Amino acid sequence: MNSESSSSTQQFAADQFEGYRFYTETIEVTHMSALAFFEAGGNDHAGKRMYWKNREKTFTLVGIGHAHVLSSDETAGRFENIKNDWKNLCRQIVNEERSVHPVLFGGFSFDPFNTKPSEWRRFPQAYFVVPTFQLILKGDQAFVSIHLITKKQDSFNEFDALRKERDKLLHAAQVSEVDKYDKPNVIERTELRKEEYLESIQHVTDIIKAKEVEKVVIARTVKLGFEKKLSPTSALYQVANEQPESFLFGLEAEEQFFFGATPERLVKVENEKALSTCLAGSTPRGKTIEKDTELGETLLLDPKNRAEHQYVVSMISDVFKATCSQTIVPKTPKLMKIRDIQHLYTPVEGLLNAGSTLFDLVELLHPTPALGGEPKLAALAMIRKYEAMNRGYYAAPIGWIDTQGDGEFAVAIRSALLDEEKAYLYAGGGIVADSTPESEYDETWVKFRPMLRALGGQLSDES
Ligand SMILES: C=C(O[C@H]1C=CC=C(C(=O)O)[C@@H]1O)C(=O)O
Ligand SMILES: [Mg+2]
Repeated sequence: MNSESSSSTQQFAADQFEGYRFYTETIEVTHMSALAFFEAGGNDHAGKRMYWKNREKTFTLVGIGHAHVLSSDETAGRFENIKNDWKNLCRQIVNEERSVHPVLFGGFSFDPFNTKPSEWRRFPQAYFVVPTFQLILKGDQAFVSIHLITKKQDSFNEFDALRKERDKLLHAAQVSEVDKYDKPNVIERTELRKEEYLESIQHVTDIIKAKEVEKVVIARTVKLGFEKKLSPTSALYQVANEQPESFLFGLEAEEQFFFGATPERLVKVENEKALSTCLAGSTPRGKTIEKDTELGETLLLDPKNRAEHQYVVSMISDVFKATCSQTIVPKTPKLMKIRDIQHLYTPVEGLLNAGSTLFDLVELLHPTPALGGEPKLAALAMIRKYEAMNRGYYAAPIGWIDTQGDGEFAVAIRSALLDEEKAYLYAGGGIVADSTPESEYDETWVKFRPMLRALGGQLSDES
């Protein structure tokens, strides 16, 4: 019913949207469960849904259906492609609303130059969607928008059909209780390529000691198998319950669903103000307050973790100095304590220079040394060579931008790819000169814990 149009950015010239019209209509509705709206969208739009909740829980976005897809399988140039396509598409808006603005939601792969085979069969190198139906919860207000992007001259009937569908969706979301989903039954838990992971850390540490690079982040995969297919709504439900203090995100690409609960903001832009987060350096939570405080204090003073963290602060500060004025970077990190883990944390802020955009910052920042390394290109080459996996969208930017250029991207860690009755969980850590394979391996278990707990894959002796 909704007109889906899709553009591979390689095939079109800059004026590819000439002749298109981008219609929007927004209504304010009674507050509802975002998850119930997401679930209701599964009846007719399974495989075409998205979900986002910010860390502060002040902004929730649910997208249902594809009014338009911007995707790119290019290697270099994918950021620029999506940025330009969005700018051009925004020019076709017929009637901008004042209450909320249309949103483009999606993400990029971690490294398009990584050619290892992977489980990410449905995800192109960049995948962004303008949803047909957009729910935004802001404070105690709820707005539902319809988006129609079409070349047809007469789209009155089509738009009217979308209004009927919106009302059906709203009704379904408002009257249905969100099921209290049970934890799935895990029948398999496998650490994929564990030996190769441990060897890669040894290798990379040796290379760092030889001063060829300074820091490289190395990750690994744990695979879960479920008794039966797990629905994206139930996966989001579990993770939302387990990780209240993180960004929540979910992106469907046909039968695959990438989701997670990440504490790490890549960058947010609101009215020209840019914010980023340096997050690197980790230790577990303590069972008692005393132990927890002791672990936190030790982390704050630990040279290995402070080194991991400082690379991130330097890199993000440099990007902000190049793109912003009035940059503020605190001199020393604080602790970010979340349910399973404590991190070193430094917020960075600035005022965007004229001519710099959110997409520019995403491109310049990705990957920060919290997920790539230092120097950036040499670290990426090491990851390609030594890491025994293809990250897909793990550790990459995921988020949204609106027609005004405001938006927010998180770093997609503490995440998993749900693939029907299987899930692939990802976690890594920053390798510096004094890293050891054993301690990095242990650190990944702490980082896997939220997703393992959410999906029911933890062993009985784990909390
Ligand atoms: C690579 C991950 O975490 C990064 C973010 C925070 C702390 C990190 C660390 O201490 O190693 C990592 O750089 C992950 O969660 O998979
Ligand atoms: Mg670490």
